[in-house]
Amino acid sequence: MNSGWRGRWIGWRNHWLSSPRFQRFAARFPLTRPIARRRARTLFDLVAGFTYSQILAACIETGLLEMLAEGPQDTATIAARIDLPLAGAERLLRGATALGLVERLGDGWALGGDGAALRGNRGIAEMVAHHRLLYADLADPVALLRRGGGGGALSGLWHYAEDSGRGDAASVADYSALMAASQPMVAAQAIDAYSFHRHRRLLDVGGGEGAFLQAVGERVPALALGLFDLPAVGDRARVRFDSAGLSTRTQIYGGDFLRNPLPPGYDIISLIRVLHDHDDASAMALLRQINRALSPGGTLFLAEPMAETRGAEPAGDAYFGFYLLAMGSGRPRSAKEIAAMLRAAGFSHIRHRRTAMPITTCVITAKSKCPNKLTI
Ligand SMILES: C[S@@+](CC[C@H](N)C(=O)[O-])C[C@H]1O[C@@H](n2cnc3c(N)ncnc32)[C@H](O)[C@@H]1O
Repeated sequence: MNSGWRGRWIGWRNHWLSSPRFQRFAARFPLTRPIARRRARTLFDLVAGFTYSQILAACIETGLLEMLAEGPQDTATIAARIDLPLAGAERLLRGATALGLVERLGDGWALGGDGAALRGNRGIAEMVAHHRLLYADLADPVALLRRGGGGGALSGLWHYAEDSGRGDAASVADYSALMAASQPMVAAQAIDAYSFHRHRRLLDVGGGEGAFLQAVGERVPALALGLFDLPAVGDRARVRFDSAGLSTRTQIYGGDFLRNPLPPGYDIISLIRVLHDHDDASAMALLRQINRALSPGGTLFLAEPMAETRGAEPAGDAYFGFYLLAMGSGRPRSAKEIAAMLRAAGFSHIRHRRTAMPITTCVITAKSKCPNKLTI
């Protein structure tokens, strides 16, 4: 491969960065020492990341963060309340303090800044709790890559969507509940990125338990709402809409979006964290379905974490890259790739819209193409 000047620069830089002599020099020389320490810390975080994640998992499983949210407490009280021996509690508290989840306060312990931020977002705690399945699958990442994904613990959660029976109430429950718990942080970002007020009828495809629709419906009271998902998931959404007092403005459609047509008559269709779950052929089929179902000039609103998003690469490319591999279908796509798929499916006016937290979600909107160029 002809690597050009950039390739030569990378080779020269890497030669020095991997040299123990240069590393010793950089750590001692006052001008390079801060850079050397920063790089060492980054490398250490990469090496130790799994341990950090497991300390976090222990904090959540024991209810430590919830308990400290009540107020500072001493080690003996904490140990008794989280049911750990004193030495175990002390070790967990020290580890959690090093990670910013807990903070020392005199002789006791208080909730740390990151612990407080995490508590404010129930979805993260749910994600952390179910990571037990992901970590089991990632115990041998090379084997996972070799077999092309799936076949492990995490794919069992999602299997209902791949099976021909498409899931009964019991098989859809865990994954649907997890999605609903993590939806508020996505909805907050997505809804702020676009004004739904200009629309009359919104259909959320793969809408899960309806958490996204409920959030948009509360923001835009005049919007009629529709949800399309597998029948057993739609039943769960019905319960949510009933208790939120939204059932009169909501229509639920149970079906398989790869086999059944989507209902017509909606001027906006949303696709939230759905496209990346599917391999390319299914994803294209879904986009074509949506284009057919939308009113002429109607809008597709697509939100999910995307690959190659500047500043959010660890989420789009590393985390979701391997998460979806373990799930056994789909892949994170860049905004450019999604735009190309949308064009191929017949969409136009494709716009990438800014969100405040691209690490949580990115948003793309597009218009269904229509011969008379009518836009809504
Ligand atoms: C990752 S979840 C996202 C749920 C929701 N949009 C959210 O962000 O919380 C994907 C959703 O697509 C639904 N789904 C997957 N395959 C489907 C299919 N073939 N037909 C209908 N719905 C499907 C799943 O049941 C699930 O609710």
